[in-house]
Amino acid sequence: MTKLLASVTGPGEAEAALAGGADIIDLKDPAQGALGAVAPAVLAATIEQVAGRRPVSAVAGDLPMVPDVVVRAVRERREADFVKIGFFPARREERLAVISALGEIARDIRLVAVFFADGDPDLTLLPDLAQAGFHGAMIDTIGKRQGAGAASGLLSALTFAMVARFVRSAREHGLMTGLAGSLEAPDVPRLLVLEPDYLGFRGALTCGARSDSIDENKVRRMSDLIAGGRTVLAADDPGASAKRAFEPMDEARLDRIFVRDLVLDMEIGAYGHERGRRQKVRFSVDARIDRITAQADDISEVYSYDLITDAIRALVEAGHTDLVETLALDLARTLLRDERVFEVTVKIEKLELGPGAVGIEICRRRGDPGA
Ligand SMILES: O=C[C@H](O)COP(=O)(O)O
Repeated sequence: MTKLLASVTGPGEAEAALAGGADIIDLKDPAQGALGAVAPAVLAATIEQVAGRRPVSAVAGDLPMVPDVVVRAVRERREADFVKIGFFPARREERLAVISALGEIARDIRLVAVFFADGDPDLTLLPDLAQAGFHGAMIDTIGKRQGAGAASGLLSALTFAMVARFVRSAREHGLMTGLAGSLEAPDVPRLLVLEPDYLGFRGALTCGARSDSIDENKVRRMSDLIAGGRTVLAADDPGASAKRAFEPMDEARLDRIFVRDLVLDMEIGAYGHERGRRQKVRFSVDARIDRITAQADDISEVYSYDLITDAIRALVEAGHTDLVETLALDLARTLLRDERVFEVTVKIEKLELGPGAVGIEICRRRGDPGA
């Protein structure tokens, strides 16, 4: 169950975040940067205000990767349930020195490493974090969205496949996983597919700029969106594909959402000459989904084509595939894991093997054997 982390500036905003349904109260001063810290006194007052109703986390600050400086800042915030430490751009050895210095206190203080999508996120450090006793790892962004029209945020700075790799790898190392970075409502269903432990927000919870106050209603809407968006059928549930099985009579209440002619470079093919190089492959997907009603302005109710392109990109970046057939089946299965999808048609064409395209088209319905 993915939780909502709300970054607040102190006791007043913490109360608004709690009233709106936030699961984790995170202390941060947005005026001081991406991981600007609040003073220890503000942390203490907020812990008192929250009074155990929810866990409280605190950021250590926008600090240089200097072990003594980071350790001191973390110790000063030891009363928090979690302390978040930013791994800002630095040489690998400098980051490793910070991890190693924090290992001493990781037994007493639950530490969360924060990587930055736009700040050289070195995911090869995840095993070192786990080894040192860190509790969790998350990805955020240093740059924040500057108003309407500016494309930014986690999924602009990193591909969906890289974010997926981060979540998978952090989880494999036993770390709690979090995602943040100017997240907006449409990002939520896309990221929930990855089942992170929490999604973190600040900007989207205010009525305007990131420096404005947290708005209880905005928190509630985001909390509802996260709660309502848990529609992924468990991969390890043997009955999952049979759930809400497709009935012919359902036709009338289905709509079609599609991605057409998405061309990507990928490693594919069983021949030797197809290995170790990328070739152009065209993807077209039609998905039959729950009928969209006139009232459906709630993002959690609507299946987005972003979910299809994310799934395609994640498979493409997962590495070499021998057969287009396997790729098509994997994609169909992934898409049918969402309970709003009843049927998918997947067409995959290799574009560089001859004068024309060669490939496969498959159609699978929920409940089909092997789907
Ligand atoms: O830890 C989460 C961050 O405070 C997210 O802030 P943001 O949504 O403004 O990027």
